Parts: sequence; C-alpha cells; structure tokens
Amino acid sequence: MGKQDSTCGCGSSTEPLQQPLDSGAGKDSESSLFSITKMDCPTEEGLIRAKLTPLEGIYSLDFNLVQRILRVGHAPGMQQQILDILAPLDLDARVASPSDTENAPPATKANWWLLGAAGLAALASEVVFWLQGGNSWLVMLLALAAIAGGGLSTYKKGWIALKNRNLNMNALMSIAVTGALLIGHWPEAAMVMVLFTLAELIEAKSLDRARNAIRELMDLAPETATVLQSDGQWREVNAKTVSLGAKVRVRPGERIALDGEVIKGNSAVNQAPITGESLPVDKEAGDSLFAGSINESGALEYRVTAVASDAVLARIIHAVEEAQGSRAPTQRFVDQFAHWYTPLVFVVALATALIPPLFFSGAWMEWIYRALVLLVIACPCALVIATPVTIVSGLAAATRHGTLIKGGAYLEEGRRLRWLALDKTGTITHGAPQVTDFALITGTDEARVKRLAASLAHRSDHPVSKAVADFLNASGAPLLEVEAFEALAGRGIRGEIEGTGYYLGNHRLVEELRVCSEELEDRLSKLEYQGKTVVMLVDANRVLALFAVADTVKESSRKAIDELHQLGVKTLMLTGDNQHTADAIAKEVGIDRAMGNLLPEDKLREVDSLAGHGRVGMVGDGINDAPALARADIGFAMGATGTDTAIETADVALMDDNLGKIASFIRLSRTTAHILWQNIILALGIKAIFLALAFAGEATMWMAVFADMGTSLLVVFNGLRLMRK
Ligand SMILES: Nc1ncnc2c1ncn2[C@@H]1O[C@H](COP(=O)(O)OP(=O)(O)OP(=O)(O)O)[C@@H](O)[C@H]1O
Ligand SMILES: [Zn+2]
Repeated sequence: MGKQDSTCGCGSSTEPLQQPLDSGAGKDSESSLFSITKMDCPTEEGLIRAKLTPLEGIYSLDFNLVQRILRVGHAPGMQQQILDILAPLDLDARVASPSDTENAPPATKANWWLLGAAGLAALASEVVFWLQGGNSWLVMLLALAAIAGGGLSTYKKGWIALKNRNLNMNALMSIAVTGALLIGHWPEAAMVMVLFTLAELIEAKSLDRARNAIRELMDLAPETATVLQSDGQWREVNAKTVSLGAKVRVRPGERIALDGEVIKGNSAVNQAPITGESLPVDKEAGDSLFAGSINESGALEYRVTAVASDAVLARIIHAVEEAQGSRAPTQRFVDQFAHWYTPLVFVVALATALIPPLFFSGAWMEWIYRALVLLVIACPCALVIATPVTIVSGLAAATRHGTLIKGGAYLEEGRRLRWLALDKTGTITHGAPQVTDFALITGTDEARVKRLAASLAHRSDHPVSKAVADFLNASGAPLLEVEAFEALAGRGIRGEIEGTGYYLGNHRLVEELRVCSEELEDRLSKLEYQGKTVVMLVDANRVLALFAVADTVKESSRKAIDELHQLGVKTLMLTGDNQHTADAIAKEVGIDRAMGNLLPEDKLREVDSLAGHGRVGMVGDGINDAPALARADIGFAMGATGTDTAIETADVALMDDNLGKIASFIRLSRTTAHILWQNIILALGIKAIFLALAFAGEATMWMAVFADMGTSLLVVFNGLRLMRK
C-alpha cells in the first residue's frame, strides 16, 4: 500500500505534487475549479488526492474544505477527464460556477428519523441480548436493522475507499463493524455503527457553523439598492448591477448596499461589520461609506465608488476565504502525524490479531476483538478536524472585530511577537499635522516667501507639505508656476519658480545643501524638543523661512502601547522625521525606543536587525514603509479601508486606525494556541489511554467508539468556542 493511500484520508492540503510539478506547469497549464458537494471532511480530501496525484498533467491540487471547492492546476483540456475520475467516488463533483464560490452548497441533509430508529433498534438488540444472556435471531435481526438504518452510507463510503486502496475512517469503521459481526458481537457492532454515524453528523454540523461565519458576513450587504435612474426616478435595483458613479439613496435604519461617497445628508453610520468599532461614525458630504454598514439616523445620498464585487466588504470576504484555505503550522504538524499514525495502528491491530494466537496460544476470538477495538481508535480524526475548526473560528472572530488575518499561520504566530516596530505618521499620530510656527530667517519679503512656499507645497501630498499648503492657502494668494518639480525622499521637495530653484525640506536637506548655521540649529532644536517637525524654504544659498508643524497623537495610541507592553511586546518607533521629534512623540505615548531620520531602506534595515530576537511585527500605513512591512514576520496595515491595496498585501489588516487592535490580535492568537494545544493533548491523551486499555483487553469497542467520537466532538466544540471571542 502506497504512502498516500494509507492515511486515514486526512492528508494535507496545498502542498504541491512532487513529480509532475515541473513537467510543464506554467507554460501550458490551466486551472479549473470543481465544486464537490460531499467533500466536507478531510477523509474525502485524501481519497481525491490519491486519485488525482498520480495522473499525468496534474500540477497542483488546492483543497478548500470550507467552501467545498477544489482547484486543480492541469494541462489544457483535462477537465472532463478529471470529472470522469472523480465520478466513481460518488462525491457529486462538477465544474464550479461563480455562484459556487460565493455560496458553499448546503451540507447533505441528515435523516434524523432513520438514525433515531436505528439507535432504538441497536438499543433493543442490546437489551434482548442481556435479557436472554446471549445471541438469538431477534438480537441479530435488530442489530442488522440498526446497521442498515444507520450505517449504509458508511459502508458505501468505506467500500469506495477500500476499492481505491485508501484506509480512511469509513473503511476502518466498516472493517471493525463487520469483524465484530463475524465474531458474534452483534449488539455491539450495531451500537458502534449508530454512534459513529451520529458523531459524523454532529461533526458535519459544527463544520457548517464555522462555514456560516463567512456566509453571515456576505449577508451583511443588502441585495438591492435604491438608485437614481436616467428618467429622474428612484428605483430599487439589484446591487450587483449598479455601476460606478451611480447615485444611491439610503434611508435611516437601512443597510448600505455599496461603497460610496456621501453627496447629500447627515447621518450616524454604524461601521462595525467592517471596522469592528460599534460606535457610530458621523457622516456628511465627502465622507466615505462602506457596503454592509448600517445607516442609523438620517437619510443619505451617495455616489457609488466601487461596484459590488469590488467593495471593501467583498474584498474582506475574499481574503478570509483565502485565509481559511491556507494551512497553519500546527495543522501541518497534525497532518504529518495523521500520515503515519493510522497505518501504524493498523499494523499494530493486525499484529494483535495474529501474533498472540499464533505464537503464544492466545484465544483467537479474544485477540481479534482487541484488534477491532484498536481499529476503532486508529483514526486521528479528532485531531485532524479540531485544528482547522479552531483556526477558522479564530479567523472569523477576528474579522468580526475588524481585524483581517490573512492566514492561519499569522494567527498562530501572533503570540510569538517580541518586537513591534511602528511608523509614526498616521500610525501613532493622526497624520494630519498643522502649522504651529512660521518665521522668516533670511527672507525679508514675507508675502513673496509665503507665495513661493505655498506654490511648492501645493504640489506634494506629503502630510507636512499639505500642512504648509493649507496654512498658506488661507491667505488666498494665487500660486506660482512650478517647473521641474521633484520629491526628495526623506528630505522634502524641489522645484523651479521663475527660473530659480527652491527647496522645501528638513534639516537633513539643509545640511546637504550646506546652508545650515549654528543659530538656525538652536531654533530647530527648540521646536523639535516640543515634538514639532520643521521644514525650511531654501533658495540656492540661503534658508529663507521655516515652518514648524505639529501632529497630534491619537488617543488610542497610548493605551495600545501600554497593552502591548503588558503582553511582553517591546515597541520601537521608526520615522523619517528627526530624532528630537521622534523622541518627544515616543515619550508622549510611552514607546520603548525611537529612531528618527530614517529613509524607507533604513526602516527595512532596522526591522531586519530585530529579526532573531523573536518574531518582529511592523505596523504602518503602507506608504513609505512598504519594504519594512514586507520584511517583518507579521506586517500590519492600518486603516485598511482607506488604501486600495492594504487588504490584499498586508499580513494582518486593521480595518480602522486603532492600534489597540494589535493587542487584541495577540491575545486572540494566544487563546487560539491554547485551544489548539488543549485539543491536541486531549485527542492524543485519550487515544493513548485507549490504546493501552485495548491492548490489555480492558476496553470494549463500545467504549472505544464512544471515547473516539466523544473526543472529536469535544475538540470541535472547544474550537468553535473561539468564535465567541
Ligand atoms: N514632500 C515633502 N514635503 C515636505 N517635507 C517633506 C516631504 N518629504 C519629506 N519631508 C521631510 O522629510 C521628513 C521625512 O519624511 P518621510 O516621508 O521619510 O517620513 P514621514 O512620512 O514624515 O514620517 P514617518 O516615517 O513617521 O511616516 C519629513 O518629516 C519632512 O520633514
Ligand atoms: Zn544643521
């Protein structure tokens, strides 16, 4: 029996296939999605994997058990061939349509009546056996009825698995039950089968709950929107058909159907579904709205800024689904374990049945029975199921609180964070500084100096330039033409006005231009010690004037930093701003260390140098810290609703700009790890105990199935607990 065939069927997911992988993937490969309605347990995954892996022209298999979707990378034109191969597995495989990826098909319906009747029959068989003190035709009849009522599908699946030389748990159960019948344990065989089926059903139901967490998110955006038509009428139309720029109206109490920008009206909007923040946010003309949020107090009119499939909510859902498909480290460990556990126990069971009777004059019946008990506990399913359920529940809980985790691995790694590097502007501060001081240095014509600065600053959207532009625009003087404009990273900006070159930039720039003086430095440091950022207007050889801007620290920052420290995470601020300002802001919010004067590549280097001291996180708004964010073990993007790419590129996207979410994320990660380990220890512990008991002849099959399924349910429910965090 091959390696792939002999697992319990709970094999792993996205690992690429070794041998055919390099034989043409990329060039001539296609990728198809298959919807597989009856694939809801890792058992089926193993079966499909074993069937498709050896096939020439299959490059990759990507299982999404939550959505019941299989993505196959294959040579062109193989779709039908794949379907033909899957057909005998009886799993309802078909080529997926777009609606399949949006809505997972409902789980197969359970026949509770039949199962209930089977349970009664099994019980009756047990009672009759006990009353009569042994087997009779009545006991057998009742037992067979129970197995027929409760176990036919197990037998069917087991048979398909065995035919494909796959020892999954259906196969093991079928062998165990048949064996028990053969050696005359009729009532017990019946009971084992019924209990197994019952547990399977409950397990499937709990997986459905994890699945539904995502579907509930989708239901947040209403299906219709009230849109202004070309004839001037308002009409309710399907939200999916509304195009960019359309005008939409939303009444108080209604949910918002599409992302947009308010054009008319005032209202408080509850954005909890997106940001996790349940305090309503006031909206007026110019503010952005997100599909799925609730318009609470007033009527609003808005212009659509993203079609339905492009809405932030849709992108969140997509990201969570992808995240669920990826495997966390614990899951890989568990899958590895499952790989050898089942075949090992199978071999032990075989040895138990054969060796003592053959060589040590043991009683055949007794040792076969012990072997059958071993078979019942040979499946590591409790373990294999509990891990994804726990991770998926954790991901769902985080999403509900406005934190988008892009993979189980980050959820698991979060608790290992030792350092968190933070960007200053926009992360710790509001990122909307204002000019607090203005002074002429060598300039004399104040109006002219201001006009020059305004004209330059106007061209840049850096927060510091914006502050200068806003400050000067108030005076209303017309701007001058700027030529050869350029941004000098980490320094400022440059442009030519009326044939002369001017700079607006920081101390570093002034030094580089060799126009600094001791007197100027005194002024600079005074302002910088107050936490202000200073930029200067410079012509070819003199500093004309200076502007000091100050940014305010977010109220949430201080508390968040405090929480992080309590969790044992050290904090480091990285900023392009000067060291004095950096120190002043760091002191204000209680950050451990601050580093100023950093260019984007310096930030990257600093994050790099922290690596090796435990896991390093970096949080920023992704504008000039993208390289550092990418380098960190976990890159957190802030205010992910504001930037186009943050949701897709960050490892963890915080949907609003509250730093406190990072502490919550770490706590969630810890709880997740706790539950994962609880589950692993529970599952393995119970297995170990039963292995010993079964071997010693102290365990009955009845007890084994009860313990095994009990453990599965226990760990699954333990995992689902996270959903309520
Ligand atoms: N376009 C610009 N206009 C004005 N000043 C600028 C400009 N670009 C850079 N500077 C100056 O250079 C400094 C560093 O800029 P940089 O963009 O690297 O960091 P930052 O975004 O201000 O801070 P952080 O790194 O905390 O986000 C700024 O504080 C500012 O003084
Ligand atoms: Zn200087």
